[in-house]
Formats: sequence, C-alpha cells, structure tokens
Amino acid sequence: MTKIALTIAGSDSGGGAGVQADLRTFAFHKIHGTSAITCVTAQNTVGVTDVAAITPKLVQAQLAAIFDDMSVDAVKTGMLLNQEIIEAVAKFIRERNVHPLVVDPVMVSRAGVQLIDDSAVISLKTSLLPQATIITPNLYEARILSNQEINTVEEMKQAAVTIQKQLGVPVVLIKGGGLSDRYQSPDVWFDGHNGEILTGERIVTKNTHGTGCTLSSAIAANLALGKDLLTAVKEAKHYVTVALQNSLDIGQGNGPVGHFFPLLL
Ligand SMILES: Nc1ncnc2c1ncn2[C@@H]1O[C@H](COP(=O)(O)OP(=O)(O)O)[C@@H](O)[C@H]1O
Ligand SMILES: Cc1ncc(COP(=O)(O)OP(=O)(O)O)c(N)n1
Repeated sequence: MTKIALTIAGSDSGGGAGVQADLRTFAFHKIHGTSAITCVTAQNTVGVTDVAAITPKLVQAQLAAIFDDMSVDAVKTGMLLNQEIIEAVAKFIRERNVHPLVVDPVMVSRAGVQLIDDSAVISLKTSLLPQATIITPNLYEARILSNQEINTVEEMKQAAVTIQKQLGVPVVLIKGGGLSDRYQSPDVWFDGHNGEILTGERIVTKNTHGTGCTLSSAIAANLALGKDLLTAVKEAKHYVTVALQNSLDIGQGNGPVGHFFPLLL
C-alpha cells in the first residue's frame, strides 16, 4: 500500500532546503509526499533575502484538507517562522493525535542565520517539542534549547540529556554538522536511558545546503515505511551522507545536497 508522509515547513525558492528538499526526499523513498506550507522564503545558495508568513488559518486549513482525506503515516515539521503558526500547528497535532512526529526545531541555519522570531522559541519549547517522537536540533539550536555551550561530542551528550529531561521529549538527536571535526560528522542520540554516538564520515564540500531538512524528512520517510526509530535515524544519516557525496555545485554560495543517485540504503 502507498505510504504517505507530510511536511509542515517553509518554501525555499532556491530549491535546496525546506519543503522542496522534503518532498524530494519522500519521493526518493517512494513515499507520497504532502505539504502544509508555513511561510515563503526568497532564498538561494547565498542566503535568505525575504520571508512572508502564511496565515495560521491557512496552515490549519492545509492540515485539515490532508487529514480529512488521507491516512498519513508520518509527519515532519521544519521552519514554522512565528509563534502564531507554531501554536496553530501544535493545536492541530494535539487535537488529531498526530504521530509519529519528527520535529526539526528550525531556528538557526548552520551558517548562523536566525530563521524564526524570538517569541517563537518559547512556543516551540512549550507547545510543540513535548509532542514530538524525536527532535533534531543542530548545534546552534541545541545551545538555545539546553542553555549550554556545545563544541565537542562530550558537550553534545550532556546537552542531549539536558534537553531530553527538561523538555520531556522521548528522543533527542543533536546533529554534529557544525562541529569543527575534519574527518567525522557525528550525531548524538539520547532516548532517556541510552545514549549513542552515530558516527558518519565528514564529506568535504561547501555544498551542504538542506542537510538538516533532508535528515528529518528521511527519518519521517523511514518511519512511514514502518522502521523502528533508531533504524530510521541511522538509515536517514546514511542517506544524507550519500546526498552530500552527490551534492550539486550550483549557485554562487552553498549548493544543495543532491538526490540523484541509485538507492544505496
Ligand atoms: N560535511 C558533512 N559530512 C557528512 N555529514 C554531514 C556534513 N554536514 C552535515 N552532516 C550531517 O547532516 C545532518 C544535518 O546536520 P547539520 O548540517 O548539523 O544540520 P542543519 O542543516 O540543521 O544545520 C547530520 O546528520 C550531520 O551529521
Ligand atoms: C525554508 C527553509 N527551511 C529550512 C531551512 C534550513 O535548512 P537546513 O537543512 O536545516 O539547514 P542548512 O543545512 O541549509 O543550514 C531553510 N534554509 N529554509
């Protein structure tokens, strides 16, 4: 039977991240992708030049249109932009008991650019993250969520424990793309009992745009396919590594990861 996944995220006009990356990732996994768009960014490989929010009412209407008609096997959230949209999404997820739910708490891009309003961070912490099956902060986002400095794998482990306990999220995966390690790009998993370092070869390329979106949508795709959470994460990390090996040297800045390769999962 055809599996269905949903991305609740922003549009990236340059096609490297956001909804565009998510739908490509779903398609690669042979999942039918649906989308509830939260905001439209004017963006390319160099940066974001403008952004406009979709009204919370229209975000909710997109969600209702999907869930009133289809049976959704897994959901991911990405860039939610502001407090009103986060509250609308969180309310829908609570009322419809939406799961499994992968929350990529998009706040700051790997280049350090803030992608959501300050007030939105509080709503994210209190309304959305506690409903997630797994959250996938990058180093910047994990610093904000844990209130601690993170520059090493040891500090990633400590922060994962802090975030998991303080926010009551079942599983925290801190992504290590931003570490200054020349050979490895490790992610740290903590599920309340067990911690695990998911190792991965660091691919040397400037074309890393969309890695976080691709990872979280690949996790959602694997969950939609019925895989257990740790397997879903490990296979998603492998997918991102291969996508980085096939990244596209387009544009004048950081090109996107590529999705044009044979299935190697
Ligand atoms: N150069 C790289 N080589 C291999 N894996 C990478 C590289 N950069 C990022 N990753 C991986 O991509 C995923 C997304 O991480 P990251 O880039 O830190 O997130 P974000 O895009 O949200 O800032 C993680 O699994 C991370 O380990
Ligand atoms: C519309 C939109 N959503 C999310 C992001 C951030 O993308 P991400 O893959 O998490 O980060 P980078 O690897 O590109 O830093 C975005 N830029 N736009």
